[in-house]
Amino acid sequence: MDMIVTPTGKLQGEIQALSSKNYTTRYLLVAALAEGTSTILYPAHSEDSDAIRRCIRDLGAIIEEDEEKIVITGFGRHPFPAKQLNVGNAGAVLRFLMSIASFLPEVTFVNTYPQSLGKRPHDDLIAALQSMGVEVDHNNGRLPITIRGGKPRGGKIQVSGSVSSQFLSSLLFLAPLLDEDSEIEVLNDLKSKVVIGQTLEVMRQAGIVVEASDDLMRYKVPGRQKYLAQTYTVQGDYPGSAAILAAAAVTESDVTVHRLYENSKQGERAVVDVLRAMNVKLTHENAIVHVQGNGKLAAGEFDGDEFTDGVLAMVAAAVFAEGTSRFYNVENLRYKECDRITDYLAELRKAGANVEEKRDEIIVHGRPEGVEGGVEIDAHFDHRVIMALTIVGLRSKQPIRIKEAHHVAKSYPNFFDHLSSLGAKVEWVK
Ligand SMILES: O=C(O)C1=C[C@@H](OP(=O)(O)O)[C@@H](O)[C@H](O)C1
Ligand SMILES: C=C(OP(=O)(O)O)C(=O)O
Repeated sequence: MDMIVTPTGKLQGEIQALSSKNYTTRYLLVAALAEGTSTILYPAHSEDSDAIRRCIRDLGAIIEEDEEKIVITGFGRHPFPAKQLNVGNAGAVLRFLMSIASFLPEVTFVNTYPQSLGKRPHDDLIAALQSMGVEVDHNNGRLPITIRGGKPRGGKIQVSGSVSSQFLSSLLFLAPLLDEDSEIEVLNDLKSKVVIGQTLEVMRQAGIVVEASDDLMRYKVPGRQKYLAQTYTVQGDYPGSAAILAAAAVTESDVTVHRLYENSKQGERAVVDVLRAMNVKLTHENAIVHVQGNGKLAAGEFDGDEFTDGVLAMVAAAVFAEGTSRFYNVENLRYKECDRITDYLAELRKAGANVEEKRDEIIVHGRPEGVEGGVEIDAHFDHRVIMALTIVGLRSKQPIRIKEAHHVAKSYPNFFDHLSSLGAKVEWVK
């Protein structure tokens, strides 16, 4: 399905933020790793959250759900020996489950998105698992991946953090279930470091003891621990909401988004400060962000690694700012659903934006007068590209058509319904 985005001058109204993707993934995982019955309130509903539900069910978790909650009886450290797992296009789900799969004799993660997740590298996690005595067959570090495990060893574990924090998170979730105590050391840099805060928070909520150095590069995790069955409440999602807030920032608007907690550990909480730094009029109190946009934005310079999943939406806002903006420290955007630098900027240029790239930077020469539009956009299977180009389309001179925009459902199936309820002119076409 394609989406036609027609220029829209005004947005107005209130929405409830979607539920957090990253917390939903983590709570479902720790609930599956517990032996009792856990309840997760307000889980996200999206293709990625369906992917982890499907896989943990295949691994033996018993799941019941209604509108508001999921009740899960976990399998502890004894997953059912599934032969195949299909994680869809969900990178975090794949990486987290690769470690858990090391308890199984043989399981294959299949490649159902050869043009997206199928291109993403997992070498650093594969190397760490191999050092723990797990056999891994792979296609040059990519899917399909077969894990032959049984009894993964703890002890000293090293993992590179220069491509993705998900490799470290994955090993952290596994380590407490091992027979030995573990010491995990992160080699090279650690990108998306803030996300590790969410991993540690969730592990501790599940009763796990884990010691982390202040710089998050070294960990001590005692083995033979048990994840406790608990009740968890999923908070609102900043990365998805970032696109709504950016849409409000580039239009005349009066938009309120609820359920965005000020003290959240989501790095993308920083998008509120980014927009403020771009002179967008907004308030953030009592978990409510209220934007009163006038379409005027100022350029700025930002460390994008602090809000990795919010960068594309902030770049889209910067397309209409007065002056030149710079988003630096963003190289690992190249290893996401598409190359979120080269592929994304190609689509922005089609729409009329003036953008440049470096290996680890996005530079935007703002066009406050608006961009031309009137083009077809390739979504590159990337929900965040779809949301970002929608923001641009709202302020183009001519409508834009986003091909295969249904991939927005990876994280935010209601994105266009939410925008439409705020007055955006968006229409699905076959
Ligand atoms: O741990 C997680 O749940 C995630 C970590 C981040 O990935 P990287 O660590 O690869 O940047 C983020 O982009 C992704 O959407 C979710
Ligand atoms: C990169 C993302 O997800 P994942 O790595 O889980 O596929 C994302 O949600 O933007």
